[in-house]
Amino acid sequence: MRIREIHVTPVAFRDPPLLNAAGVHEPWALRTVVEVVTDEGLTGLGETYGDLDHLVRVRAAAEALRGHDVYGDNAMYATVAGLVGADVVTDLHGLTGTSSRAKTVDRIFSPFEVACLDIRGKAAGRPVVDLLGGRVRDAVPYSAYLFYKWGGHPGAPEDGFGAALDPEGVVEQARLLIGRYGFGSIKLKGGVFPPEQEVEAIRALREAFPGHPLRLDPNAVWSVETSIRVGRELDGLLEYLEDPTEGIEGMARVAAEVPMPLATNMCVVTPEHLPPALRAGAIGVLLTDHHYWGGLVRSAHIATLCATFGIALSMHSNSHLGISLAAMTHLAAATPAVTHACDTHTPWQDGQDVVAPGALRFVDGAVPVPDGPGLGVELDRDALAIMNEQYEKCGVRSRDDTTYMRSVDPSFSARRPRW
Ligand SMILES: O=C([O-])C(=O)C[C@H](O)[C@@H](O)C(=O)[O-]
Ligand SMILES: [Mg+2]
Repeated sequence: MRIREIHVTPVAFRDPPLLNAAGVHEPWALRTVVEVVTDEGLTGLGETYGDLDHLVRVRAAAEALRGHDVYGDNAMYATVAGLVGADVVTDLHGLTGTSSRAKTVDRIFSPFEVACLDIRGKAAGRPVVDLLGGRVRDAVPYSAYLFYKWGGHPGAPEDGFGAALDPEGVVEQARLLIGRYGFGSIKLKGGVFPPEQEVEAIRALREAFPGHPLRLDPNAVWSVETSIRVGRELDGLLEYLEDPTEGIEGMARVAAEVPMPLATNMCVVTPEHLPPALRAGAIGVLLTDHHYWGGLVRSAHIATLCATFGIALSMHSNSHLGISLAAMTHLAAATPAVTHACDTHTPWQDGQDVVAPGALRFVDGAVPVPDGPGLGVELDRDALAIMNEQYEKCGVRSRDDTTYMRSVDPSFSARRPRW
């Protein structure tokens, strides 16, 4: 079965003003939808970033992959790798760690690999989880992903989530998300306020939700010294502390001095980072993300390696739509080493999606693995057309939380470390 054509469609959807170490989310989040069509008339779906630099490369890869065998991952990977020179794609927000050629290749390859797995599943009449080794769980637990946030975008009315700028607001937001989705663990995106304030928010969450595992992720905005001090203050409160400081060496210095495991989606972002991180003892938990770890099969291989070396796994997420949620769910359902609830931004998309409703739902904070063949989700073509029109009109071409924040607060600096 060969690839006859590939459609690449950028989309934009509304995003609330979520605060992070880089600034604040713009009113529109971007993604790219990839549809691979075979000579036998089967279609597979993939989803990836929407930033213009990346989109241009995904379009070039789509051209180059025409005619490939949909079972030929290695040949497709080599073709994509052949398109990437030394000029790597760098995120303007810097929240997913360093850029490299390997990471750029993996990011471009990922949506095509997912789409081909969707096709292979449809051809075999089996869900993708079965192509990844079969399910070890029927539903994948996700965490309530809390953000400090403004009540609405500047000049716009308050959104349905309201403001969360202090411990009370954070607890209220947790109640809202847990009430709607039933999440059984909680992650707070930190790096926004001085660490003492974020520690207070964690204490308030612990009091309000005594049985929920908690995590805090300041996206490497603390120095090593601050991370050690704050990590010790948080003793007994966190299941893990995510990326308190920058780099493998810094993380290793912190890991040696704090009581809880450190997690990362910033200092270990490609396979070449694993050996030095393991040698240094820098991390106890890796947040994989198939969007930048080269798709589902490569992510599963990394998971096996991590398990061998005693590294636990969770999953990282950026603003995304249902194709990504389906892919994440199949992968986590087939991966025994994913022992922590995964991150998802789904609640913040508030029902906006490019997939038809029904296949994906949350039950007690977990997404049951879709039953249908392949990813088990169908593209909603009307929604895709509307979101593509939004992309054309919205004016955002690359996610840039820092410039947006500076348009509101010109004194804002995204420097690391800040505290
Ligand atoms: O765990 C993380 O570092 C992230 O999820 C990075 C994201 O970009 C998040 O900070 C966001 O959406 O603002
Ligand atoms: Mg993180």
